[in-house]
Amino acid sequence: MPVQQTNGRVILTHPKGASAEILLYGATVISWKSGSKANSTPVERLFVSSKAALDGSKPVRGGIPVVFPNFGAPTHPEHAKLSQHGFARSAVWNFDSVVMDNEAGVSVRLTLTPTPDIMVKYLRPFHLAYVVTLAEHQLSTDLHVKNTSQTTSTPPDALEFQALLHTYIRAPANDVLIFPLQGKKYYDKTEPTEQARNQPKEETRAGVDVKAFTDSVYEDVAGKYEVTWPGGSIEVKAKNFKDVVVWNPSAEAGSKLADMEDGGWERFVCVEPGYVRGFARVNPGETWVGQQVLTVLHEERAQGQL
Ligand SMILES: O=P(O)(O)OC[C@H]1O[C@H](O)[C@H](O)[C@@H](O)[C@@H]1O
Repeated sequence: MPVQQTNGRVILTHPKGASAEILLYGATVISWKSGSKANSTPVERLFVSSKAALDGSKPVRGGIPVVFPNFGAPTHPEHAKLSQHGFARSAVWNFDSVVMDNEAGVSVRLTLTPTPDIMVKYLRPFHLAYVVTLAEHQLSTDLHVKNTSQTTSTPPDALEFQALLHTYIRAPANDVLIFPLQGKKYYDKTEPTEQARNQPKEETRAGVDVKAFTDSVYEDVAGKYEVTWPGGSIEVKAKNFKDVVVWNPSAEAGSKLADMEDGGWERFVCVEPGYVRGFARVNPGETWVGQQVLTVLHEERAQGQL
């Protein structure tokens, strides 16, 4: 069975051996196993902390949490009652349909509309759809944000939001380099003061490493990144996600996260395509789509090395 639904999870299996697992809670992809061109044995490509809660009690520390409608602490008045990174990662989504089921890909669609819990904190009408597609060496995740407002006003009753896919790529953090961010403007969230955090910096490194505590928001970037380390490489392609966040808490911040396993920060880098500087706007009846495509590029580390 290429698509199975059990215990609040959806499991996708590709005929060539790849698989993916999605929690309905947060529509969080918690596993993506894929081989590479050189080695067909499926290997886990995402990091999930062994201390992560997978029971719906809190957002998952790992995988691909969906961030919507605010990134970080809310800054938009309509988001004022929401917590860090919004409600999409902690709401239970609906399994909508199997979109595709063939050699090219196995694909499912999950949806989220306002629930009573969400409506206590957020009054905007919306319809989210999340399409997860598994191909032989690739995982695509598309977030569709529809403004379902019926209001016909001038100016239009636009839905303003931020969205981001918080992808935890399993990789040896001390050896990782991310390209091509050189020359790009970024905001450094590790700076101690608000003023310094809002002061743009320019990336000078040809390949960005995460050896030290890193929390950088790159603005208006290329949309195609390569995360490489000796023996492995994953391409992250993004559409309509104009920004990208690179995050690794290192021991400095990682040891303070209750759901982070010991030394977990050495086993991943978060490369997070998003629309997080300013707000995306979508008019009533219209839909905005943000897409991430992860592709295994090169032969991987030996299994069990991480
Ligand atoms: O702990 P969480 O709410 O999951 O957030 C984890 C991290 O997400 C993003 O990468 C932010 O840029 C970080 O500032 C934040 O620490």
